[in-house]
Amino acid sequence: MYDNIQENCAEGFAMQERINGLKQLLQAGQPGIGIWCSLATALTTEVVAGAGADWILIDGEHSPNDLRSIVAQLQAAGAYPTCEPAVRLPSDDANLIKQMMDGGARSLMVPNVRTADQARAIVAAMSYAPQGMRGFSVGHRANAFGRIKNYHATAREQQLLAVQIECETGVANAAEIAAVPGVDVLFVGPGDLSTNMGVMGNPSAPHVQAAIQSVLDAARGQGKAAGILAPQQADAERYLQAGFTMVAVGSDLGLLARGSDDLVARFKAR
Ligand SMILES: O=C(O)C(=O)C[C@H](O)[C@@H](O)CO
Repeated sequence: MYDNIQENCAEGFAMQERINGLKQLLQAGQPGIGIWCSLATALTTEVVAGAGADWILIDGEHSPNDLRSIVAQLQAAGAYPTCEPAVRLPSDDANLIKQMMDGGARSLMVPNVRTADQARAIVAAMSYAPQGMRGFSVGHRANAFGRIKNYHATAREQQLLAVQIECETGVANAAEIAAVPGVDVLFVGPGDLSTNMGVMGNPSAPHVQAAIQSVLDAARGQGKAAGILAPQQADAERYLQAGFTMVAVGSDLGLLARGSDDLVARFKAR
């Protein structure tokens, strides 16, 4: 017993990486209900992470976020370990992927993925050699500053990659993209997809709905999950019923903006 204590003291306190509950849900075909976080502050993200959702999305594409603000939100969300904080990167840049992952982001969303080769490059950027080319650092927030002893060997197990399908090329290649090892979710970006299909911001258009269905079919055909952002309850329920499982059902921005609009309107004519 004394030797163990001595050994542990010598090695420092050893930890295990937390299980990615969202990845478990999606791999079991179960829905994961999420909330989009666009307000780019640790406080608002902490408020949302405490709501009981299965995941949140910290948006690095359309929100005034940078590496530091995203790490601060990851720290804030850490108070609620049953809520997985996914981070959307602004692009598929391998260096950004490295920085975000070292900062503790292990569930990533990458916008506008169009080909299987692009998806393979993203998976490689998330993976250490020999599977990939993620730069090695001995200690960072991702491995609890060196306290998760086996992190580098097991990191891939808890990683989740959601690639966004947001244009007709991505839709056409969706099955090939879904087949790429390491891709876990085909995530539809309804705003960009409808815009790129000629009906800006209108994913309800029949030809866009057909494209969304084909992405769902492609994902499920490869045994992968499909996801979407659906801030209208009726849409979210319909997509969940259809088989989407990674579904964002609202956003901090929408809740605050519409909620404050409605509150003022109850007391003041606009
Ligand atoms: O294309 C989309 O829609 C998305 O990817 C989601 C938006 O970018 C999100 O910021 C809500 O507008």
